[in-house]
Amino acid sequence: MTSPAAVAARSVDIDDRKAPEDCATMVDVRQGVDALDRALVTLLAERQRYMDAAARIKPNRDAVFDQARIDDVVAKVLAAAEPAGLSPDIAEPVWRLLIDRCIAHEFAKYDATRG
Ligand SMILES: O=C(O)C(=O)C[C@]1(C(=O)O)C=C[C@@H](O)C=C1
Repeated sequence: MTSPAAVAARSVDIDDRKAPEDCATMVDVRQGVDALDRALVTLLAERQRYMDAAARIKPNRDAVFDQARIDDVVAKVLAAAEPAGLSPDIAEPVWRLLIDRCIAHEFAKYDATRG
C-alpha cells in the first residue's frame, strides 16, 4: 500500500508537467498523465455534485433517467471532442459510462434524501 505521503511526494502540479510533444522519457509521460488524472478527478467530483443538485431539484424520481438529455449530452461531447482532437472512440464510451454511473449516483441520492 502506498502511503499518502509517498503519493504526494511523487505528484506533479498540473502546470508543472511537460507537454506530450516535449516528453523524452516514460517518467515525463507518466508525470503528465498523473497530473491530468488529478485534474480530471477534481472536475468529475464537481460534475458529481451537479447530480446531487439534480436529485434535489427534479420534480420526481421518473425524471432522473432522461434519455433525450443523455442523447443531447453525448452529441455535445462528440461535437466538442472533434475540434479538441479527442478520438470519438474514447469520448463516446467514456461519457456513456460516466452518464450511466452519474444516473446511479443520482438515483441513490434521490432515494436517500427524498425516497
Ligand atoms: O441533465 C440531467 O438531467 C442530469 O441529471 C445529468 C445526466 C448526466 O449525467 O449528464 C444524468 C442523468 C440524466 O438521465 C441525464 C443526464
